[in-house]
This record gives sequence, C-alpha cells and structure tokens, in this order.
Amino acid sequence: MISAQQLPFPNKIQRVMEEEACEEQYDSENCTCSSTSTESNSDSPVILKILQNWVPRVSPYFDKEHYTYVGRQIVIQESIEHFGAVVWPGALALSQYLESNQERFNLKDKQVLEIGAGTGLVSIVACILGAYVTATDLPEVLENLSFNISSNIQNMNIHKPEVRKLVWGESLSEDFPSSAYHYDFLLASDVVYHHTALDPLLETMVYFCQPGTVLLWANKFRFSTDYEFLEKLSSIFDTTILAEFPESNVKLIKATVREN
Ligand SMILES: C[S@@+](CC[C@H](N)C(=O)[O-])C[C@H]1O[C@@H](n2cnc3c(N)ncnc32)[C@H](O)[C@@H]1O
Repeated sequence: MISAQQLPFPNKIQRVMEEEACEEQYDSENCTCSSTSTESNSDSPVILKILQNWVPRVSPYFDKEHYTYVGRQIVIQESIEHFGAVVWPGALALSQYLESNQERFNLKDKQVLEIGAGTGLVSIVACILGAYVTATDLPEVLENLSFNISSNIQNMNIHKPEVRKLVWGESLSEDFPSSAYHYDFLLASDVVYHHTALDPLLETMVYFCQPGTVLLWANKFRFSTDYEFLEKLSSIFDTTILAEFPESNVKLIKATVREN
C-alpha cells in the first residue's frame, strides 16, 4: 500500500488532484498529463486513483505563493498544468540552505546553472545572492519560469539572469560548449522523481560538473530509484550529504569531481 508520503507530487499538486479527482493519465516521461475518459472508481482511495489517473481537466489552475529569502519577498506564480510549475520541497530546502550558508557557498559574482529550474525560486534566490544565473528547463516550462524570474528581479541591482531551454542529455555540447561555459555551481532541486530520464539527467550533471564546479542537489527521497541515483552519483563524484530536512524528507547533497 502506497502512502501519501511516498507520492511523487508536492503537496499542492496532491491537494488539487484530490479536490478535482480528475481522470487523466500522467506521462512520467514528459512530466505532463493527458485526458482519458475512464470512469472513476469511487471505492479506490483517492491517492491511488490519482497515481494512476490524473491531471488538470480544462484550464490551468494558477496560484501565487509568497516566500521570503535573503530579506526579499519573492512571489511565485504556480500552475498545476505542469510539474515544473509548482514549487517542490527540494526548492524550499535548497533556497533555505543557500540563504543560511552564504559564507560557505558564496554565490556573489559566481556562474550558476540551474537545471530543471521549474518555477525559478532557487534561481531567484541565487540571483539575489549576487550570482550570474542561467535557469534552464523543458521548453514548455520556460514561459512561467521567465515570468517568475523577471517579475521578481525587476528593479533589483543584480546580474541579469538568463532563461534557456535545456533538455537533459540533449545537444549539451552544441548548446553549451565547454570551451565557452564553465559553471562554479550547478543547482538542482527535486529533479529525481518518477520519470524515465534519470540516465540523461546523470549525463547532464557529469557534463556540467567540471573541475571546480560544485553541484548542489536537493531532493525529496521517496523511492528506491532516488537512492539508486545517489549511489550512481557517488560512484562518479565525491559526494557529501550537507543537510537533511526530516520534516520534508529532503536531503541536500554536494558533489564535486573526484580528486585522484
Ligand atoms: C519536480 S520538478 C522540480 C522543479 C523545481 N526544481 C523545484 O524543485 O520546485 C522537476 C523539474 O525537472 C524538469 N524536467 C523533467 N524532465 C526534464 C528533462 N528531461 N529535461 C529537462 N528538465 C526536465 C521539469 O520540467 C521540472 O521543472
């Protein structure tokens, strides 16, 4: 029996799914959902029904969430249209960690790449902390991501961030040639979940994590595949668990190129 804690969705998506009890299919590969006409089974627990048959029916469901990091109020527009348009627990954990550990990880004037940036919360915090940020995600997420980043950083005297498409494992050397791009930090929150792109994700981390790069990966651990991913990462990089957030089951992992 699967419990709500093990579900691969952030609380907000679960809540909306429960409220709307939709009858649609989750496409784990593309993190999107499509409609079907299956009858709902009123005997099955809502949570299980959601896992098998989900997502938004008609129009996007927009909402705004307010956060405060580094003394700034950040307003994030969310939507349940896409998994990348909701703030996940890993993003909260990583934002909080970056805010509280500015001396240990000083982002000022550093080159920062975020992969799977989603709503952009972590990228916005990194911008506020003074980094040159490139926030990336799938094409369908970029509009909301750009909106959040631009609306939150306007009137701030900071380095102007970039928002770019980056599909894990695709055209990396063409779009981000290593002769031209070197990142001090690679940020990733809740990029490991119920999807089939874990190998391209690892490939992407390996591609961008060059000597001198620090990968900070915050993730809610739910499934055996999350631990398997960590094992694979640890077989390639020097890894350390920097922090654990027991209330959300998020671990924050630092990875750097292995020193010989
Ligand atoms: C669970 S969401 C996390 C979003 C955000 N980092 C957060 O913590 O709130 C996973 C993110 O990874 C992105 N993603 C999933 N598969 C991807 C792929 N193959 N290439 C690039 N991004 C992908 C999704 O679009 C989404 O923004």
